[in-house]
Amino acid sequence: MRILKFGGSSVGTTAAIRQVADIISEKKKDHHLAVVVSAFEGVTDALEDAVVKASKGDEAYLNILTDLEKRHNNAIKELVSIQNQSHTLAQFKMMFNELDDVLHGVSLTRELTDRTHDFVVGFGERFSAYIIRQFLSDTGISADYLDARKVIETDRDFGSARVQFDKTYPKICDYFSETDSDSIQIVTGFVASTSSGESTTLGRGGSDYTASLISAALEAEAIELWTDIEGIMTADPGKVKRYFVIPHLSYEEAMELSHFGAQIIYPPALQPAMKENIPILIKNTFKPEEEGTRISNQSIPGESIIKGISSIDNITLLTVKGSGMIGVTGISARLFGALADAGVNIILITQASSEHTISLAVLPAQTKVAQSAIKKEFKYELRDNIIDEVKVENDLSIVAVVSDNMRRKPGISGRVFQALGANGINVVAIAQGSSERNISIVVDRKNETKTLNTLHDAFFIANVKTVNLFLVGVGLIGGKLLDLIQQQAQKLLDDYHLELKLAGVSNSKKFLIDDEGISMVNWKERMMAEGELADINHFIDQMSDLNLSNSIFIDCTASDEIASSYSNVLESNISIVTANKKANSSSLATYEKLQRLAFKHNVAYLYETNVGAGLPVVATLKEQVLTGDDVMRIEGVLSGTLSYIFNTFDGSSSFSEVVRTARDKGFTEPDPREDLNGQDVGRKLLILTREAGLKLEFDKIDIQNMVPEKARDVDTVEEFFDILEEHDDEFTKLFEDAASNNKKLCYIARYENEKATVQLEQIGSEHPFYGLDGSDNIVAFKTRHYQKSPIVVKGPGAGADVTASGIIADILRISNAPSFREEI
Ligand SMILES: NC(=O)C1=CN([C@@H]2O[C@H](COP(=O)(O)OP(=O)(O)OC[C@H]3O[C@@H](n4cnc5c(N)ncnc54)[C@H](OP(=O)(O)O)[C@@H]3O)[C@@H](O)[C@H]2O)C=CC1
Ligand SMILES: N[C@@H](CC=O)C(=O)O
Repeated sequence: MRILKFGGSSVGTTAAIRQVADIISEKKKDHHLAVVVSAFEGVTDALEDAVVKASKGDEAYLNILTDLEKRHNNAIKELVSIQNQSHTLAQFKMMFNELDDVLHGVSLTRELTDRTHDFVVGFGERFSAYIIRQFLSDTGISADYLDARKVIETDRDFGSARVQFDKTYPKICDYFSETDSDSIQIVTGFVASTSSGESTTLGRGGSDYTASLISAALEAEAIELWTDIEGIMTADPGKVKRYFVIPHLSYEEAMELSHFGAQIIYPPALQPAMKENIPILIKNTFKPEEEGTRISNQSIPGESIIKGISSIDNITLLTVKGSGMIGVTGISARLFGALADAGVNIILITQASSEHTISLAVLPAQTKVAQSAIKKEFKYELRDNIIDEVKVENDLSIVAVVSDNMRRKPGISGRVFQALGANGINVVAIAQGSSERNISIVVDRKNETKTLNTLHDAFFIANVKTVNLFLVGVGLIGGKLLDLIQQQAQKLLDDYHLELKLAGVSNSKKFLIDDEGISMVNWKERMMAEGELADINHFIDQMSDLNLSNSIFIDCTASDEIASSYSNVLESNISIVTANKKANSSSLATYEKLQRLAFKHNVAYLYETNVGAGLPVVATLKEQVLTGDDVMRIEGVLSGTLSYIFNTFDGSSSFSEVVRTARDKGFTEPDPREDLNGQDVGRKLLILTREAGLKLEFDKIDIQNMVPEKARDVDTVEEFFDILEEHDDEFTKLFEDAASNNKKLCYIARYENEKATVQLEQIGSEHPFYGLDGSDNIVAFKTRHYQKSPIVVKGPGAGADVTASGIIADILRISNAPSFREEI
């Protein structure tokens, strides 16, 4: 025997009921069946509304009745054949009149007892089971109507009646043994009765409970709960986009998940089935071919470490603390006793082993009751100041990570908290039962969705981790970055399960933010059409309001304004990747503040491309310093532009032409004067000294400016080039002087003995920088560990391709891509 239960959404329309009939007809080929049905979708709520209105003398209850009658009559007319219609309508009318009479009585007496309430709200199941039975019979499926009040007996505690198992099970067995086993019993869910025949209801999950009781009594092979979703999901689909159906759960896991918000099943209602180890299947009426979720006590090899992540959206945390709690026995008993007496439902408890504090989570509606119960219980301790006033923290959520497979498995909580920390999510409280089946974390309510997504990404690695990119500056470097990301997208997805999503984009005119993602191909058209006027503060506000997990702010501008907004980004717990050198080369105080903020908010602040474009210059230096080494000298060619110019300029073309070519090749700053005046190189040297732990300010660097005086203050780059042309001869002479000495020109940055210089030099063939080619950068770090032979990093140090790939490398570092593949 298999017990099928169809919930309200599965019988919400006549089309759905036809689908139910198809499922029953298919199932009955292989199994004996009993079918439990809920009321048509929305009917129980309507009945509740009607009876409450009637009890207040509000005549609107009559309209509700009219609608209900019409809806059921229409269903009969649509489902039942013409020859059986009038009989069915008449029978239904008799049932409906009973409801009408009761509500009339309630409206006259203006009195609503729990008993009457139970009687009224149970009509929905009686109507639906009756109509569905008539329909099935009509379609040739032999079916009987079973009013569960005949077989399920409860006590007289109307409103929250308890099942009398010793009476119920024999009644169910007797009934079924006397019925024709070829005929399917269509059973009213939710309703029961007392020993004297008064109607009661089975409370939340009532129809599940009906199915569970019948299955336990008849020792059924399985229960199938048919609903409108595909099964129990790894997380709430409304909050986590990458959810998927969990194929199998143990009873305990199902209980944990549904306690923390997954509302597919109501486990207490399923206790009878669980006790008998009867497997429960959750299936979708509208996609019957889908596997669904199976709940059983079977252990399935190869299951994922975490089964599901669930949450309770809005809770209040009450904290009782004080010296009077330490080592005093009975405090917890008094606390929880007082709360139980006041009818407070406690969702989560946590106590530090110091015994100094107990925190407990309750629903906001119970906060006041809980507070006054605690105050009353501990009034003397409060008076004597050995217990503090109860601390109340509102607007919190609980997120629970659930699985049997976490038991005795090290590293799970580490992974949970590492993921939360990396996304700047503050943990307010934690609880883990000794069953190790559930880690519950209390977070700010505004972080609930972010927490769910972060943990989902961290654990369900079969799925994809999405990194949300917010890009400011889409010129040469930003544009190339988008191209490269698109080129690499498939590989990142295949090899690392990583999706880089553009969630925000801005240039100097407009910006657009969209958490659904912005196409990297037509971002510009969309941004110009739908975007807002560029405003970095609005951009950051909207980005942080979205509060997406794995967010990275990328700066591909050369703007001081954007650089000065980094502290706001880091304070919003969002990581930064920047190609822009302005922040790190501003005041030392700013540089240090940004490092501190990144540390404090546990986010990354990466800027490898600030020096040497895609070359690992910053990382090499950082690592050296981290190992305890001291930097004694930094020497290098740090400008791709100047390297290219002096490697190429040989008098055959004019100097200004070579500078133009460097610009066209994408080596220069947006304004090439920043290269020629040595400022760009000065910034890079400054950044390196700071990375080396030296406390230098920009104005302490001696920089040789090669921009002709007249060209320094002109407004446009073209005007600059015009003036530069006038000075071509001076540069030719510099070249010829060097050549006559068998030397070449080289613009070198140097830090040694607290002296920083950036200047044009003549170098001979014996110099290690002599052989540089194209836009090559070279940097040599002489350190305490590397004195004789300094550490050297060399390679192309400018250009869109190398810079964009350096930025991607930083993004991947933050996304933790390689380790993301590792299973615990
Ligand atoms: N070229 C190279 O080899 C390397 C460059 N870099 C750095 O990369 C950065 C970008 O250089 P590059 O791509 O050549 O510069 P571009 O001039 O080509 O692009 C700059 C982008 O920034 C935008 N922008 C400027 N100001 C703002 C603002 N206030 N708000 C929003 N957007 C703004 C511009 O908008 P709009 O399009 O509207 O003008 C443009 O999209 C620079 O900091 C540079 O130093 C670092 C390493 C190597
Ligand atoms: N303009 C810069 C670009 C990289 O920072 C250079 O030429 O090196």
